[in-house]
Amino acid sequence: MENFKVGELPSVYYIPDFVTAEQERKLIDQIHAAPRTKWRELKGRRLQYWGGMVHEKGMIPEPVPKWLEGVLTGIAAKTDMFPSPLNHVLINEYLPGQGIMPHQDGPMYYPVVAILSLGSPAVMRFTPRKSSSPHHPDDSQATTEPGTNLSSAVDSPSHSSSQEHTAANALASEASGLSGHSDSSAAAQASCQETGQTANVMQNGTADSGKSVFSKFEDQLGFTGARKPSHCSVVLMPRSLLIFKDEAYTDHLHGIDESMEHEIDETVVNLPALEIPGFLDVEQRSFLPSLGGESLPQTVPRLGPRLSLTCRHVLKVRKAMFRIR
Ligand SMILES: O=C(O)CCC(=O)C(=O)O
Ligand SMILES: [Fe+2]
Repeated sequence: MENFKVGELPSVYYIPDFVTAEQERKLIDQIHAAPRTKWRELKGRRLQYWGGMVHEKGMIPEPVPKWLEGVLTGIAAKTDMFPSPLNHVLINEYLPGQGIMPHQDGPMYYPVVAILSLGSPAVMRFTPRKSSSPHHPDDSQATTEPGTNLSSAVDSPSHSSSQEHTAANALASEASGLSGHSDSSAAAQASCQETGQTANVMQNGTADSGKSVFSKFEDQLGFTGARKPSHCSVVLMPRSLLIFKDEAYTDHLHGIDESMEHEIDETVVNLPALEIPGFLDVEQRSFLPSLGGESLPQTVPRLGPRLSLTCRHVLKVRKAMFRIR
Protein backbone atom coordinates (compact mmCIF):
# COMPACT_ATOMS: atom_id res chain seq x y z
CA MET A 1 0.00 0.00 0.00
CA GLU A 2 2.89 2.36 0.63
CA ASN A 3 3.25 2.68 -3.14
CA PHE A 4 -0.16 4.29 -3.26
CA LYS A 5 0.41 6.87 -0.56
CA VAL A 6 -0.08 10.43 -1.80
CA GLY A 7 0.85 13.77 -0.29
CA GLU A 8 2.33 14.48 3.08
CA LEU A 9 -0.79 14.35 5.21
CA PRO A 10 -0.88 11.04 7.13
CA SER A 11 -2.40 8.90 5.74
CA VAL A 12 -4.00 9.21 2.34
CA TYR A 13 -3.79 6.54 -0.35
CA TYR A 14 -5.01 6.76 -3.92
CA ILE A 15 -5.28 3.68 -6.12
CA PRO A 16 -6.12 4.49 -9.75
CA ASP A 17 -8.19 2.04 -11.77
CA PHE A 18 -9.12 -0.10 -8.80
CA VAL A 19 -11.96 -1.54 -10.84
CA THR A 20 -12.19 -1.94 -14.60
CA ALA A 21 -14.58 0.02 -16.82
CA GLU A 22 -16.69 -3.12 -17.17
CA GLN A 23 -16.88 -3.59 -13.41
CA GLU A 24 -17.71 0.09 -13.04
CA ARG A 25 -20.57 -0.21 -15.50
CA LYS A 26 -21.95 -3.26 -13.70
CA LEU A 27 -21.77 -1.54 -10.33
CA ILE A 28 -23.58 1.53 -11.67
CA ASP A 29 -26.27 -0.74 -13.11
CA GLN A 30 -26.64 -2.55 -9.78
CA ILE A 31 -26.93 0.72 -7.90
CA HIS A 32 -29.62 1.92 -10.28
CA ALA A 33 -31.42 -1.42 -10.06
CA ALA A 34 -31.94 -0.99 -6.31
CA PRO A 35 -35.53 -0.34 -5.29
CA ARG A 36 -36.50 3.31 -5.39
CA THR A 37 -37.17 3.16 -1.68
CA LYS A 38 -33.48 2.50 -1.07
CA TRP A 39 -32.67 6.09 -2.02
CA ARG A 40 -32.69 8.79 0.64
CA GLU A 41 -33.03 12.24 -0.84
CA LEU A 42 -30.91 14.91 0.79
CA LYS A 43 -30.73 18.60 0.05
CA GLY A 44 -27.62 18.37 -2.04
CA ARG A 45 -27.42 14.76 -3.13
CA ARG A 46 -29.06 11.37 -2.64
CA LEU A 47 -27.79 8.22 -1.02
CA GLN A 48 -28.34 4.54 -0.38
CA TYR A 49 -26.90 2.64 2.54
CA TRP A 50 -26.23 -1.05 2.79
CA GLY A 51 -25.25 -3.23 5.71
CA GLY A 52 -27.72 -1.82 8.18
CA MET A 53 -28.87 1.27 9.95
CA VAL A 54 -26.05 2.91 11.88
CA HIS A 55 -27.20 3.87 15.32
CA GLU A 56 -25.29 5.06 18.34
CA LYS A 57 -26.36 1.92 20.16
CA GLY A 58 -24.98 -0.17 17.36
CA MET A 59 -25.85 -1.09 13.82
CA ILE A 60 -28.75 -3.40 13.25
CA PRO A 61 -27.19 -5.55 10.56
CA GLU A 62 -28.76 -6.40 7.26
CA PRO A 63 -27.19 -8.66 4.67
CA VAL A 64 -25.07 -6.89 2.08
CA PRO A 65 -26.01 -7.93 -1.47
CA LYS A 66 -23.54 -10.17 -3.32
CA TRP A 67 -22.49 -7.48 -5.76
CA LEU A 68 -21.44 -5.23 -2.89
CA GLU A 69 -19.93 -7.99 -0.83
CA GLY A 70 -17.54 -8.53 -3.73
CA VAL A 71 -16.45 -4.91 -3.51
CA LEU A 72 -15.95 -5.10 0.25
CA THR A 73 -13.96 -8.30 0.23
CA GLY A 74 -11.94 -7.03 -2.74
CA ILE A 75 -10.99 -3.86 -0.88
CA ALA A 76 -10.05 -5.79 2.24
CA ALA A 77 -8.00 -8.29 0.25
CA LYS A 78 -6.17 -5.73 -1.87
CA THR A 79 -5.45 -3.13 0.76
CA ASP A 80 -4.85 -5.06 3.95
CA MET A 81 -5.92 -2.04 5.99
CA PHE A 82 -9.02 -3.31 7.68
CA PRO A 83 -8.63 -5.69 10.62
CA SER A 84 -12.25 -6.82 10.42
CA PRO A 85 -14.58 -7.34 7.48
CA LEU A 86 -16.05 -4.15 6.05
CA ASN A 87 -19.72 -4.25 6.91
CA HIS A 88 -21.20 -0.99 5.69
CA VAL A 89 -21.46 0.87 2.39
CA LEU A 90 -22.84 4.32 1.85
CA ILE A 91 -23.52 5.12 -1.78
CA ASN A 92 -23.69 8.81 -2.58
CA GLU A 93 -24.88 10.14 -5.90
CA TYR A 94 -23.85 13.66 -6.85
CA LEU A 95 -25.24 15.46 -9.86
CA PRO A 96 -23.13 18.17 -11.48
CA GLY A 97 -22.77 20.98 -8.95
CA GLN A 98 -23.58 18.82 -5.95
CA GLY A 99 -21.12 17.96 -3.19
CA ILE A 100 -20.71 17.17 0.46
CA MET A 101 -19.84 19.72 3.09
CA PRO A 102 -16.58 19.38 5.01
CA HIS A 103 -17.17 16.80 7.72
CA GLN A 104 -15.60 14.06 9.72
CA ASP A 105 -16.83 10.49 9.64
CA GLY A 106 -16.82 10.04 13.39
CA PRO A 107 -16.52 7.30 15.99
CA MET A 108 -19.15 4.85 14.85
CA TYR A 109 -16.67 3.49 12.35
CA TYR A 110 -13.26 1.92 12.55
CA PRO A 111 -11.13 4.92 11.59
CA VAL A 112 -10.19 3.88 8.07
CA VAL A 113 -12.41 4.65 5.11
CA ALA A 114 -12.28 3.39 1.54
CA ILE A 115 -14.12 5.33 -1.16
CA LEU A 116 -14.63 3.83 -4.61
CA SER A 117 -15.49 6.46 -7.22
CA LEU A 118 -17.63 5.82 -10.29
CA GLY A 119 -18.84 8.12 -13.04
CA SER A 120 -17.66 11.71 -13.30
CA PRO A 121 -14.51 12.88 -11.54
CA ALA A 122 -14.44 15.28 -8.60
CA VAL A 123 -11.93 16.78 -6.18
CA MET A 124 -12.01 15.94 -2.47
CA ARG A 125 -10.46 18.48 -0.14
CA PHE A 126 -9.00 17.79 3.29
CA THR A 127 -8.79 20.73 5.67
CA PRO A 128 -7.52 20.80 9.25
CA ARG A 129 -10.32 20.67 11.76
CA LYS A 130 -10.92 23.82 13.72
CA SER A 131 -12.94 23.49 16.88
CA SER A 132 -14.64 26.80 16.17
CA SER A 133 -15.92 25.78 12.76
CA PRO A 134 -19.67 25.88 12.34
CA HIS A 135 -21.73 22.75 12.53
CA HIS A 136 -23.24 21.57 9.27
CA PRO A 137 -26.43 19.66 9.93
CA ASP A 138 -26.08 18.12 6.52
CA ASP A 139 -22.86 16.48 7.53
CA SER A 140 -24.43 14.28 10.09
CA GLN A 141 -26.67 12.95 7.40
CA ALA A 142 -23.78 12.22 5.17
CA THR A 143 -22.50 9.27 7.06
CA THR A 144 -25.13 8.48 9.57
CA GLU A 145 -28.01 7.71 7.28
CA PRO A 146 -30.78 10.23 7.46
CA GLY A 147 -34.26 9.06 8.10
CA THR A 148 -33.06 6.33 10.37
CA ASN A 149 -33.92 7.94 13.68
CA LEU A 150 -30.38 8.60 14.51
CA SER A 151 -29.95 10.03 17.94
CA SER A 152 -30.25 13.72 18.54
CA ALA A 153 -26.66 13.69 19.66
CA VAL A 154 -25.72 13.73 16.02
CA ASP A 155 -27.63 16.81 15.18
CA SER A 156 -27.27 18.58 18.45
CA PRO A 157 -25.88 22.06 17.82
CA SER A 158 -24.47 22.05 21.32
CA HIS A 159 -22.37 19.13 20.37
CA SER A 160 -18.72 19.76 21.05
CA SER A 161 -16.45 20.08 18.11
CA SER A 162 -19.10 20.72 15.63
CA GLN A 163 -18.55 19.05 12.30
CA GLU A 164 -17.91 15.62 13.64
CA HIS A 165 -20.36 12.82 13.34
CA THR A 166 -20.08 12.21 17.00
CA ALA A 167 -23.11 10.06 17.40
CA ALA A 168 -21.73 8.26 20.38
CA ASN A 169 -18.62 7.39 22.26
CA ALA A 170 -16.12 5.27 20.48
CA LEU A 171 -17.48 1.79 20.43
CA ALA A 172 -15.39 -1.24 20.58
CA SER A 173 -17.32 -4.37 19.99
CA GLU A 174 -16.48 -6.33 16.92
CA ALA A 175 -18.84 -6.67 14.05
CA SER A 176 -20.17 -10.11 13.50
CA GLY A 177 -22.08 -12.03 10.94
CA LEU A 178 -20.32 -11.05 7.73
CA SER A 179 -17.82 -13.57 6.69
CA GLY A 180 -15.17 -12.65 4.19
CA HIS A 181 -14.84 -14.33 0.85
CA SER A 182 -11.42 -13.78 -0.51
CA ASP A 183 -12.14 -14.75 -4.07
CA SER A 184 -14.56 -13.98 -6.87
CA SER A 185 -14.77 -10.33 -6.04
CA ALA A 186 -15.22 -7.84 -8.81
CA ALA A 187 -12.82 -5.53 -7.10
CA ALA A 188 -10.34 -8.21 -6.28
CA GLN A 189 -10.02 -8.96 -9.95
CA ALA A 190 -9.22 -5.37 -10.70
CA SER A 191 -6.02 -4.98 -12.60
CA CYS A 192 -3.20 -4.01 -10.37
CA GLN A 193 -0.24 -4.29 -12.68
CA GLU A 194 -1.14 -1.17 -14.58
CA THR A 195 -1.97 0.71 -11.45
CA GLY A 196 1.23 -0.25 -9.71
CA GLN A 197 3.27 1.73 -12.18
CA THR A 198 1.15 4.82 -11.95
CA ALA A 199 1.18 4.55 -8.22
CA ASN A 200 4.93 4.39 -8.05
CA VAL A 201 5.06 7.53 -10.07
CA MET A 202 2.57 9.17 -7.77
CA GLN A 203 4.45 8.15 -4.71
CA ASN A 204 8.00 8.67 -5.74
CA GLY A 205 7.40 11.66 -7.91
CA THR A 206 9.89 10.53 -10.48
CA ALA A 207 9.30 9.12 -13.90
CA ASP A 208 11.79 7.07 -15.87
CA SER A 209 13.30 10.21 -17.32
CA GLY A 210 14.39 11.19 -13.83
CA LYS A 211 12.41 14.40 -14.06
CA SER A 212 10.09 14.91 -11.15
CA VAL A 213 6.60 14.11 -12.24
CA PHE A 214 5.27 16.64 -9.85
CA SER A 215 7.47 19.40 -11.19
CA LYS A 216 6.42 18.50 -14.71
CA PHE A 217 2.77 18.89 -13.75
CA GLU A 218 3.41 21.92 -11.63
CA ASP A 219 5.26 23.60 -14.48
CA GLN A 220 2.37 22.95 -16.81
CA LEU A 221 -0.13 24.28 -14.34
CA GLY A 222 2.01 27.24 -13.35
CA PHE A 223 2.33 26.20 -9.70
CA THR A 224 5.07 27.47 -7.47
CA GLY A 225 5.41 24.16 -5.68
CA ALA A 226 4.45 25.44 -2.23
CA ARG A 227 2.15 22.73 -1.01
CA LYS A 228 1.05 22.88 2.59
CA PRO A 229 1.06 19.37 3.97
CA SER A 230 -2.03 20.01 6.05
CA HIS A 231 -4.16 21.09 3.09
CA CYS A 232 -4.51 18.26 0.70
CA SER A 233 -6.82 17.64 -2.22
CA VAL A 234 -7.26 14.46 -4.19
CA VAL A 235 -8.69 14.18 -7.66
CA LEU A 236 -11.12 11.29 -7.49
CA MET A 237 -11.11 9.72 -10.89
CA PRO A 238 -13.73 7.20 -11.88
CA ARG A 239 -12.78 3.65 -10.87
CA SER A 240 -10.23 4.86 -8.33
CA LEU A 241 -10.10 3.91 -4.67
CA LEU A 242 -9.26 6.50 -2.02
CA ILE A 243 -8.34 5.31 1.44
CA PHE A 244 -7.62 7.54 4.39
CA LYS A 245 -6.94 7.12 8.08
CA ASP A 246 -4.85 8.59 10.92
CA GLU A 247 -4.66 12.40 10.86
CA ALA A 248 -6.62 12.59 7.64
CA TYR A 249 -9.46 10.81 9.44
CA THR A 250 -9.19 12.22 12.93
CA ASP A 251 -7.84 15.77 12.59
CA HIS A 252 -9.14 16.79 9.20
CA LEU A 253 -12.46 17.40 7.59
CA HIS A 254 -13.09 16.15 4.08
CA GLY A 255 -15.57 17.49 1.60
CA ILE A 256 -16.45 18.04 -2.04
CA ASP A 257 -17.35 21.53 -3.22
CA GLU A 258 -20.83 22.15 -4.47
CA SER A 259 -19.74 23.70 -7.74
CA MET A 260 -19.79 22.98 -11.45
CA GLU A 261 -16.00 22.96 -11.66
CA HIS A 262 -13.36 21.84 -9.20
CA GLU A 263 -10.16 23.78 -9.39
CA ILE A 264 -6.93 21.85 -9.74
CA ASP A 265 -4.77 23.86 -7.39
CA GLU A 266 -1.51 23.40 -5.57
CA THR A 267 -3.08 21.31 -2.86
CA VAL A 268 -3.75 18.45 -5.27
CA VAL A 269 -1.49 15.56 -4.27
CA ASN A 270 -2.20 13.17 -7.11
CA LEU A 271 -1.64 15.29 -10.20
CA PRO A 272 -0.50 12.30 -12.27
CA ALA A 273 -4.07 11.01 -12.03
CA LEU A 274 -4.98 13.71 -14.51
CA GLU A 275 -2.80 12.18 -17.15
CA ILE A 276 -4.40 8.78 -17.00
CA PRO A 277 -6.29 8.11 -20.21
CA GLY A 278 -9.94 8.65 -19.63
CA PHE A 279 -9.59 11.62 -17.30
CA LEU A 280 -12.45 12.95 -19.29
CA ASP A 281 -14.18 10.64 -21.66
CA VAL A 282 -14.65 11.55 -25.28
CA GLU A 283 -18.12 12.88 -24.73
CA GLN A 284 -16.95 15.10 -21.90
CA ARG A 285 -14.03 16.39 -23.91
CA SER A 286 -16.33 17.51 -26.67
CA PHE A 287 -17.77 20.02 -24.23
CA LEU A 288 -14.34 21.43 -23.68
CA PRO A 289 -12.65 22.16 -26.98
CA SER A 290 -9.71 23.69 -25.11
CA LEU A 291 -8.70 20.35 -23.67
CA GLY A 292 -6.15 19.07 -26.11
CA GLY A 293 -4.35 15.77 -25.74
CA GLU A 294 -1.23 17.37 -24.28
CA SER A 295 -2.39 20.17 -22.09
CA LEU A 296 -3.53 19.52 -18.55
CA PRO A 297 -6.90 20.82 -17.51
CA GLN A 298 -6.97 23.55 -14.88
CA THR A 299 -10.25 22.35 -13.50
CA VAL A 300 -12.24 19.18 -13.16
CA PRO A 301 -15.54 19.94 -14.88
CA ARG A 302 -18.58 18.29 -13.35
CA LEU A 303 -20.32 17.09 -16.46
CA GLY A 304 -22.20 14.05 -15.29
CA PRO A 305 -23.29 12.17 -12.19
CA ARG A 306 -20.71 10.80 -9.80
CA LEU A 307 -21.39 7.78 -7.61
CA SER A 308 -19.21 6.96 -4.66
CA LEU A 309 -19.16 3.88 -2.46
CA THR A 310 -17.95 4.77 1.02
CA CYS A 311 -16.95 1.46 2.57
CA ARG A 312 -16.36 1.18 6.30
CA HIS A 313 -16.40 -1.09 9.28
CA VAL A 314 -19.09 -0.21 11.80
CA LEU A 315 -17.62 -1.04 15.17
CA LYS A 316 -20.69 -1.94 17.14
CA VAL A 317 -23.16 -4.34 15.63
CA ARG A 318 -26.30 -5.51 17.35
CA LYS A 319 -27.92 -8.87 16.92
CA ALA A 320 -30.62 -8.80 14.27
CA MET A 321 -33.83 -9.36 16.23
CA PHE A 322 -35.91 -10.67 13.38
CA ARG A 323 -36.11 -10.40 9.66
CA ILE A 324 -39.26 -10.08 7.60
CA ARG A 325 -39.02 -11.80 4.25
O1 LIG B 1 -18.50 10.90 -2.05
C1 LIG B 1 -17.41 10.90 -1.50
O2 LIG B 1 -16.38 10.68 -2.12
C2 LIG B 1 -17.31 11.22 -0.04
C3 LIG B 1 -18.38 10.64 0.79
C4 LIG B 1 -18.13 10.86 2.26
O3 LIG B 1 -17.30 11.57 2.68
C5 LIG B 1 -18.97 10.15 3.23
O4 LIG B 1 -19.87 9.41 2.83
O5 LIG B 1 -18.72 10.31 4.43
FE1 LIG C 1 -17.05 11.32 4.80
